[in-house]
Amino acid sequence: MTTTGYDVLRNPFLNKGTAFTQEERRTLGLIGTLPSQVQTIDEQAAQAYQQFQSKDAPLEKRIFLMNLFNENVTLFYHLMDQHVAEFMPIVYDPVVADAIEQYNEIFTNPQNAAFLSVDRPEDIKQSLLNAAAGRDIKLVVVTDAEGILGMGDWGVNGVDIAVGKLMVYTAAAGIDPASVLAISIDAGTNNQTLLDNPRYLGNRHPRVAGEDYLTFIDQFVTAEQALFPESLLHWEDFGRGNAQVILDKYKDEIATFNDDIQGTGMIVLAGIFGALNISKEKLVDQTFVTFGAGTAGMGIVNQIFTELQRAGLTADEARQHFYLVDKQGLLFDDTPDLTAAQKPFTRSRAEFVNADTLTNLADVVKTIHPTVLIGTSTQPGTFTEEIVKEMAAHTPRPIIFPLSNPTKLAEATAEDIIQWTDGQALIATGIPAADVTYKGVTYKIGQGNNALIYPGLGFGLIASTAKLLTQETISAAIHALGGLVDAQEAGAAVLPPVSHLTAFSQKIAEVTAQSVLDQGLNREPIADAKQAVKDAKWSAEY
Ligand SMILES: NC(=O)c1ccc[n+]([C@@H]2O[C@H](COP(=O)([O-])OP(=O)(O)OC[C@H]3O[C@@H](n4cnc5c(N)ncnc54)[C@H](O)[C@@H]3O)[C@@H](O)[C@H]2O)c1
Ligand SMILES: O=C(O)C[C@H](O)C(=O)O
Ligand SMILES: [Mn+2]
Repeated sequence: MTTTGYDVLRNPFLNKGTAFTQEERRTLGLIGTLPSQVQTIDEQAAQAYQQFQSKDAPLEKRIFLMNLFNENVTLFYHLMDQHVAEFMPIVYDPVVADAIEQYNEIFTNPQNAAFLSVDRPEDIKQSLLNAAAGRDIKLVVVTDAEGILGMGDWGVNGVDIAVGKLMVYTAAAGIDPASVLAISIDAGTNNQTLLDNPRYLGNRHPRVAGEDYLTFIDQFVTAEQALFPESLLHWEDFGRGNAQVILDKYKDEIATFNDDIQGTGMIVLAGIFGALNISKEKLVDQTFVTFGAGTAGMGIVNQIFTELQRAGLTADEARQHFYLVDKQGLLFDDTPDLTAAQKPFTRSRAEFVNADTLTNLADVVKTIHPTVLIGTSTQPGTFTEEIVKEMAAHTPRPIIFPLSNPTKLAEATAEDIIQWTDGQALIATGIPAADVTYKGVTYKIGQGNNALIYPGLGFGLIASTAKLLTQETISAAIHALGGLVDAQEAGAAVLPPVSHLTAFSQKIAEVTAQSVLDQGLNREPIADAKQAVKDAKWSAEY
């Protein structure tokens, strides 16, 4: 049955607003429901952009864009396509963090997400069906919001990160927005501020954990795969104790990936390749200190570890390149409370005369002399002038990536690092950073955010109907991105700019799809990877 009348105008996937032609208005029962003028999508976009620009506060800008998205998906993406670098920080990190913190106060619309309550496993299937509302779902982003960016537990509020990640998928790679579904798993929250907030919209009880939690996750995966058998399942911002466990359980069974572990590992390795292109050094000659050895930190370590072995090192040789620092200081084999992911990369106290003093980053940097320093610690300002200068004193082109998000949690700013290292550091930051002009050179700062790689990867997997995501495909996608920087230019960035996001996402998608075909992991017969990506691409036109 064709949708007609106000049901068309109220359906954001169908609505064209004033762009409905007279002919369409007649057939869809819209005569008399709209002003007479028929506008083009570009006229609508120009008007919307003018309104967007009239807002000052970033959160106001976001609310405006989300309202547009809720009314007319095609117009929203048409406009975003014209202003991708400007809109990314508004619909995604860092402003998404403000929206999450204020979710209950500014809530107006559930944004087509599915809300699954740990208290009602019997409703999982119906909830997914209702939220999908007959749409053919090819991509799911799910969060339980235990580790939202570096801000910790945000309960049901965290659904906005799933919505934001999906917006980036479409804006970057061209995934049909009608084929995606954001999911909140509301397992409760341990955030006392939320539990005490009378406006809190999620379950008002502590997080369900352990077996009960994993049983619910399993029920969810089973239902999701039964209803949407061709979908890619993307996990976002789960807690440190669950993220890897869940990934390990499903990664060899279904098309799935964890963005914080794998997406982050991929973008950081691509950024390191970009940096090494500029410094003309080799990966096997680097010494890595990772500050914050959690979900993202260990995803990064494991990705570099794999690449070092691809470059010819044995596993034991490769492990020698890493020094992990977490709350306890440098992680030794006898450090208490090690995670399963950390254990293989710990050091022995016997290696150091001063082992017992290696309890803070400054002393570790002084002792190890790393060439690469990566921050995924959630601890702002911890890459101090002293630490950065000490590092730069022992390596000509220090690679320094303060990656903690959002802005208020970054380990350092790009501007400070450029000054402290006299322009020698090769930097990537988690959130967008403005160019830094120092001693007459303009330094461009790469955004070391998984958003630069997961859309192309995910789209390539979907377009090629991939059954699984393998390490081989991950490596292929990393190399596709790492090869795109122009190392000649003075002040060049280690990663390509967000303004080129759609172009390089396309390239990553093609390489990903080709890798899937090469391994015979496609569900459907596909003759040509590039063509498959082209055919699957949605564009924001009526
Ligand atoms: N730029 C990106 O693409 C990207 C991707 C993923 C995560 N991140 C950021 O990385 C940060 C960590 O995310 P995560 O998912 O790994 O969280 P996580 O909780 O799994 O890991 C954080 C780790 O930091 C450690 N830590 C806390 N305080 C510390 C201290 N004082 N000193 C040293 N270590 C300390 C924790 O013990 C934990 O192991 C967040 O801010 C997140 O936004 C960035
Ligand atoms: O969401 C982001 O900006 C990147 C990353 O997934 C994170 O958790 O910080
Ligand atoms: Mn994340």
